[in-house]
Amino acid sequence: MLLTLFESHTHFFLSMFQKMILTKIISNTLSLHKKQLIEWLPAVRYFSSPTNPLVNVDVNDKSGIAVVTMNRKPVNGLSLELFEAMSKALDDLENNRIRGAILTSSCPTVFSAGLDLNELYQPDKKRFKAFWTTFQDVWLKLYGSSFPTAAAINGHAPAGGCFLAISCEYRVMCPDYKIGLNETRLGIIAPIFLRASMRNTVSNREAEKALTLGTLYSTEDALKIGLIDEIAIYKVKAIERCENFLAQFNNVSSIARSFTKRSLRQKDLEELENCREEDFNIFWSNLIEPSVQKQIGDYMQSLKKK
Ligand SMILES: CCCC/C=C/CC(=O)SCCNC(=O)CCNC(=O)[C@H](O)C(C)(C)COP(=O)(O)OP(=O)(O)OC[C@H]1O[C@@H](n2cnc3c(N)ncnc32)[C@H](O)[C@@H]1OP(=O)(O)O
Repeated sequence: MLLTLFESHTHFFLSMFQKMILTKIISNTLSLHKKQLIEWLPAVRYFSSPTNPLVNVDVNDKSGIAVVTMNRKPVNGLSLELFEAMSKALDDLENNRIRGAILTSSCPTVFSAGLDLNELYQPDKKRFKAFWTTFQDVWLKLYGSSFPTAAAINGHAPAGGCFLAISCEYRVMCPDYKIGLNETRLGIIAPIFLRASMRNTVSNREAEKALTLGTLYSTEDALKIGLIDEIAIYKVKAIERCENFLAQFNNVSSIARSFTKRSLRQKDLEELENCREEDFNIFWSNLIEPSVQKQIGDYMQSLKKK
């Protein structure tokens, strides 16, 4: 009866906390070892995501791994709408107990060009608040996901693009592209959640240098400092390498893995949770400085003139 209950209410049993309590109750009732109980849990429920033109989610029924593809041409500029689509996709993945997710891009030479500069230039406060809040949501969901994550970086990944990649647990990048956090070059101060992701990826020393200088690294240099984990010759191979990374978790208890990840990232997540409004206010007041607006405007012009 308990098993029937589990199977018919898979969705309900998703939250780790609920699962922990149930594990305890059922293992006590049936005198089962925790490992046996995990094997009793229902098969992963895979789903086809409702179509959103901005984010495509493709779950492999066999491996249970989702490939999440950003699809906002020409450069996956991170707009409010793209963040909303990502936020929804991350909720769907979390609710469907996938085995892992790989973030990638449909643009042939760009993973993501970072925040859409149109959101930053001469911003409307109401829209920008929604934009920033959704951005925070995406980070909290991606960085704190219960499933393992990897990024197949199939093109340039400056600023917000790099940031999405370092919020995942593993990165495979194709050669001859640039990646890094060039915010200071635009006069933008790195928000706390960006600093947390960076410090979680490279050494404190490298994080400080990279963030203050706003360096964009070649694929090869990114590998040297540990900003990425592997180089793969093209996108299909990068996805394959990410799948290999995620497949390693098949032999690890998903509960033990996700709790361990959560406990390692908890401090960073709480840091933002506790100051979301303040984080917005700091970013907003820096953004609307006339000198910063001028720098962003000039930068947009320079990109158009290319
Ligand atoms: C908490 C974390 C983050 C906090 C703050 C983050 C700040 C940011 O993310 S600000 C954005 C910073 N991004 C960049 O500095 C990258 C700018 N773009 C590029 O360097 C290049 O576009 C590229 C290397 C990504 C790609 O080069 P490629 O030659 O293939 O394409 P382009 O001809 O340069 O661009 C095509 C088209 O797209 C427009 N565009 C490029 N980047 C952006 C962007 N970030 N936002 C909006 N639009 C962008 C570019 O102007 C071109 O437009 P046109 O076709 O109209 O000329």
